[in-house]
Amino acid sequence: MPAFKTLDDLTDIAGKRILVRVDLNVPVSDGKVTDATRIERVAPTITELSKKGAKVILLAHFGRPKGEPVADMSLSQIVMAVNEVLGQKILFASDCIGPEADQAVASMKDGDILLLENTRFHKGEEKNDTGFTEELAKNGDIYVNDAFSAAHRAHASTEGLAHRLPAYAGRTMQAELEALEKGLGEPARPVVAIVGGAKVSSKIDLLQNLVKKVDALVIGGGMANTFIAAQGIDVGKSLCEHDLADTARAIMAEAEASGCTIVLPSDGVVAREFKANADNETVAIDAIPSDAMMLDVGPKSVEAVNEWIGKASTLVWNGPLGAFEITPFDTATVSAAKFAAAETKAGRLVSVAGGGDTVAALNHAGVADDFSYVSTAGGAFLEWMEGKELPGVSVLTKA
Ligand SMILES: Nc1ncnc2c1ncn2[C@@H]1O[C@H](COP(=O)(O)OP(=O)(O)O)[C@@H](O)[C@H]1O
Ligand SMILES: O=C(OP(=O)(O)O)[C@H](O)COP(=O)(O)O
Repeated sequence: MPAFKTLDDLTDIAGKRILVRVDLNVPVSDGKVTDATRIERVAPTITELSKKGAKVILLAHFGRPKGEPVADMSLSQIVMAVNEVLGQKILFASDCIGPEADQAVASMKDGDILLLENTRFHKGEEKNDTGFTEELAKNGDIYVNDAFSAAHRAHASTEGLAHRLPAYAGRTMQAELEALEKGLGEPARPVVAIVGGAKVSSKIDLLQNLVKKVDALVIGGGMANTFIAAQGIDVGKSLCEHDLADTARAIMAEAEASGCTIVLPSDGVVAREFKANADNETVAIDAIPSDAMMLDVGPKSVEAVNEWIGKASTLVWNGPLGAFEITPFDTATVSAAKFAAAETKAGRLVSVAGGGDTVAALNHAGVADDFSYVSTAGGAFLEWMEGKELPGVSVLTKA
C-alpha cells in the first residue's frame, strides 16, 4: 500500500476550501445517468468533508472534449444524479476557472458542495499546464484526490494540484488501492484477463505488458476487431483502429514469447445499425459482411470465454465483450458475467472487474455484488495490474 496522507490526517477543516478531484465520467444516455456507481463511491468522501464544515469544491472531467467546451459533455447533466446519491442539493458553476468559478467559490457557506464544470474544457488540464493549475489552486486551501479511476492521467486536476496544495487521498482512492492489493497482490494462477470495450487506442499499449503477467488474455468488444483486422481479416464497418495493426501484432508476438494464450472471437453478431434490436445475424469471424459491424462476440466465442473463466483461479476484467447497452448485443457480456459470478460464488474464482462501463455492464447483468471486487477504474486498473506507477497516486506519496 502506498503511504500517503488520508482524510484521517485532515483536522480542523471547518471553513476550509477543499478541492476534491472525483471521477464523474459516468455512463449517460439521453442526458440521464444510467449507472451511478462512480458517484456512489465518491459520496463518502464528499459527505465526510461537508459534515466537518469544509467548503467542498468538486473537480471532474466528462468525456474527451479536447480542451474546448462541448455542450453534451457538460457536467451540468450529472448534477441531478449527484443530488440524488448525496441526498442533498449541490451547487454548480459553469466554468472551473475564471470569474464564474471564483464567484461561486467566494459565495459558498461552510458545508456547501460545489461542482465546477468539466476541467477538460480547458487545454491546460490535459497538458498539466502550470498556469491552469494555478487558476484551479487559487480557489482551494487543500487538495483531495478521490479519483483512482483517473489516476493514470498526469493532468492538472489529478497530478498538478498535488504539487501546489497540501494533498490527501480520499476514501475511495484509499479503498481501491487496498482492495486491489488484497485481491490481486499475489494472484492465484492461472490468471485470465478479459479486455474488451471501445477505448482501443488508449488501452492497447497496456496489453503489451499485461500478456507478461497473465496466463491467457481474452480479447472482445471493439478491441478484438483491431486484432482480427491485424490478422488480415475484413471486419467491415466494425469499430476498429486499423493504424494499430502493428501494435496488435507485436502484442500477439509478445504473448507467444511469454507463454500467454491470446483468445480472439471465432464468431460474431453483426448488424448494420448501432441501435437496440437492429436486424442482426451471427457469422464466422472471417465472414463479416463489408457493410456490417460486429457488435457482439458470437455464441461459440462466449463458450470459449466461459471455458477460460472455468480454468482460471483469478479473473481480471476490463471492457465489455460487446455493445452491452443495446439488446441483443449484451448477450455475450451478460453470459460471461453470470458465469464468472457463479464461479466466484462457488469459491473457485477470485474475480476482479473494473471500468465505468464494465461496472455498468455487471450491474446490467445483475451480478456486480457477486464479484470478489469491482473497481471503478478501467485503464488505471490495468496500469496498476502492470505494476506501472500511477501519476495521481505517486504524487500523493511524495507530497
Ligand atoms: N463491438 C463493439 N462495437 C462498438 N462498441 C463496443 C463494442 N464492444 C463494446 N463496445 C462499447 O465499449 C464501451 C465500453 O468501453 P470502455 O470505455 O473501454 O470500457 P470501461 O469504461 O469499462 O473501461 C461500451 O459503451 C460498449 O458499447
Ligand atoms: O472512464 C475512465 O476510464 P475507464 O474507461 O478506463 O474506466 C476515466 O474517467 C478516465 O477517462 P479517460 O480514459 O478519458 O482519461
